[in-house]
Amino acid sequence: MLGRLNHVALAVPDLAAATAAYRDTLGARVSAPQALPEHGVTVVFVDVGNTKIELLEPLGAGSPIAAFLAKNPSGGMHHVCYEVDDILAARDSLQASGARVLGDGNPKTGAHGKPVLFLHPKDFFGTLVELEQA
Ligand SMILES: C[C@@H](C(=O)O)C(=O)SCCNC(=O)CCNC(=O)[C@H](O)C(C)(C)COP(=O)(O)OP(=O)(O)OC[C@H]1O[C@@H](n2cnc3c(N)ncnc32)[C@H](O)[C@@H]1OP(=O)(O)O
Ligand SMILES: [Co+2]
Repeated sequence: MLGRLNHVALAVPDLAAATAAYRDTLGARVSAPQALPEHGVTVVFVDVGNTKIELLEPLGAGSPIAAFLAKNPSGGMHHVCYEVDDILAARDSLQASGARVLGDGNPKTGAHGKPVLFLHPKDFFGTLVELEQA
């Protein structure tokens, strides 16, 4: 079921500062910021060649990363995103195994325009898992 690592996401309190640090201090190629109101975040992607780093800043009231940043005020690793060939088949098989799919169980369109789902961190050893249709 599990395919390639699509990205590792870091929640950050200040997206502009984090983007500048990756671009100017680390010398990485960074995307323009993209506001994703449906996900409650603004994202910047850092291209590191073999995968991507997704920088996440809260957007709007009730952002799903707000509580995480309250607990980790300087930021931290928020989730890993793996590709799957068939996201609905993956969801059904995971739910049958007892894993909790977050939200209403229906994929949303993610930052790359493809369907995504999230799995509860307590079911995967303390790491929030995102699945993205390949
Ligand atoms: C655009 C898209 C894309 O790439 O395409 C994205 O990535 S959007 C990225 C943003 N979207 C999402 O994250 C959507 C899915 N996430 C969610 O629904 C939420 O963030 C939850 C994962 C349910 C957590 O929500 P919230 O922090 O409000 O709940 P909570 O405080 O009750 O947390 C429940 C327990 O999980 C832990 N917990 C919370 N977030 C965690 C994380 N990211 N990694 C590891 N553990 C985490 C808390 O510390 C707590 O543990 P203790 O009980 O031990 O204290
Ligand atoms: Co993500």
